[in-house]
Amino acid sequence: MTLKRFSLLLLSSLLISVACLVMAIYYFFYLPGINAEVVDQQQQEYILLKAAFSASAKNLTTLSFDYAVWDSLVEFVAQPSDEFIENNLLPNAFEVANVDAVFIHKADQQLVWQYLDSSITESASVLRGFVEGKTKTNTDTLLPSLAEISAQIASTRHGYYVIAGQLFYVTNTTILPSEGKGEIAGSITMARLVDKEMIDEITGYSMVKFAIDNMSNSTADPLPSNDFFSQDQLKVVNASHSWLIRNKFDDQAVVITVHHRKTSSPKLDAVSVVLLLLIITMIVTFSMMMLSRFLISPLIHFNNNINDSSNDNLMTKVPSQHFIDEIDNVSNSFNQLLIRFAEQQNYLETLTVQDALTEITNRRGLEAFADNAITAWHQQESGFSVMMIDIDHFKLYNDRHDHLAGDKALVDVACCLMETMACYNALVARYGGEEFCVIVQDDKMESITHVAERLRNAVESLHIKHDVDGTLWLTVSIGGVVVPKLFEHAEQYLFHDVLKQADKQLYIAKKTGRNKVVLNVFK
Ligand SMILES: Nc1nc2c(ncn2[C@@H]2O[C@H](COP(=O)(O)OP(=O)(O)OP(=O)(O)O)[C@@H](O)[C@H]2O)c(=O)[nH]1
Repeated sequence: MTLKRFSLLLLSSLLISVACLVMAIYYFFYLPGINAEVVDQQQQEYILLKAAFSASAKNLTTLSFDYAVWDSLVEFVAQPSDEFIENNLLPNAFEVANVDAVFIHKADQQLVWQYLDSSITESASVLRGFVEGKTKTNTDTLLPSLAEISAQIASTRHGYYVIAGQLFYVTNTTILPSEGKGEIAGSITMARLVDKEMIDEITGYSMVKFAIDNMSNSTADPLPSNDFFSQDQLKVVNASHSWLIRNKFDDQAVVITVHHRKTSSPKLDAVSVVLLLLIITMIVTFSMMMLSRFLISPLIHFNNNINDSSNDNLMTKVPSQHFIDEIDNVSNSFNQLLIRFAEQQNYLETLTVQDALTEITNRRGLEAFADNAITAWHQQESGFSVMMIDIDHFKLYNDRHDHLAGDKALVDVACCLMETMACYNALVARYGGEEFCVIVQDDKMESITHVAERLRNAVESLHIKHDVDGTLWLTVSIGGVVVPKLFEHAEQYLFHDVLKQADKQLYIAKKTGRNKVVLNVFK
């Protein structure tokens, strides 16, 4: 797999992983937390509403109790008088206290006095019948029973009732002297219609939006009971929560519905999802750019470099300054390796053009040098000279001494030739066996003759003992040609032709006595 493909794969897997991670965090951590918060807030609203209902009811209960323990009322129940009614049971006072109906009964459940607000005149008789237990549904009574009265059990009872299709909060308290000394005189019942005014009052207390729906006439399937006043725990988030309140005869009466402020847990919509994915993509792309810039690019660079060098033998160093230390180290190691590789390559190249025994240029190196000389000659830039140098009677030398001594003599002669030619623009090469070749960038017969004589002399002066043909020392014969710069149809001739003529001169030198120089002009 290529690095580019790998980085693409990495990018896509990163994108998918981060997206999955974000979704997992959203669904498993964020959403449940928010959900719990919303449930909690809805629970608060429910508790506030319940408290507001109680607070509103408490006013009526307290008022009813205040009247019930008022000694003057005890006397009034025993002996009703218009004067007491005119002075104390004022409709305005009940109106201000938001009381819609008041019934004062004697201990034997005889009605003594009643007050009915104009708003409930239609349901007034039903309400009274309900209180006294005379309605169709109400066989029981809200008044204290005769048994309770005779047992002198003081009581208060209150609750919500649907009466004539309207919801009332009704409270009943036994009337008895304030000191508690004396018999129960009767009971006072106060009723308040749960109307818009009261709903506004409860809403004002609780700041919670709610509705009360009358269910007494509903023909719909009965709803499961869930008591608004005693239930305490909300479990799930809903736009609204409803409670069915049944009356004391277990008929469904009203439904109280709280309309919650926060209606649902936040959900990811399409725009948010796109935005989220965009942000994730940007983050991941930025990370990938960093990764690519600081990690993948250097690796691609290395790879290209290695590919280039293997294609065309060109070795280039890679930049050694990187953001990541490890990449820096790899670069430095790579560059070091490159240097060692180049050194090795040079060494190997040298070996291919170097004679193993004498360590001077071999025939291959000679040919490369000769190519340059020939090219320059073909282009009439310069002439040159070639000398073939052959050790005299070397077979005999080997035979007299041994092969190793022959090797040493060869090395000494090579060194001597190199030293002698050191100050010339020339190449000394071992041509093969005991034969050497010298190419000099000079085409003047006089100077070449001088150079050749110097070479011959230098070898003889080595004084390598070799007593043959009347000489005491090892000698060389030199045959050579001078190739002038300007030569007609030079381009038709190759180095091989020059070499052949030099060889011919060497042959002459050998034949005519050895230890001598024979030169000629190339023709
Ligand atoms: N020791 C040694 N001898 C070599 C090497 N290369 C060639 N020779 C010997 O050089 C000798 C050359 O002998 P010939 O070609 O007969 O010529 P020569 O004896 O020098 O006689 P002339 O050239 O006519 O003077 C042979 O005996 C080769 O074995 C080498 O690398 N080391």
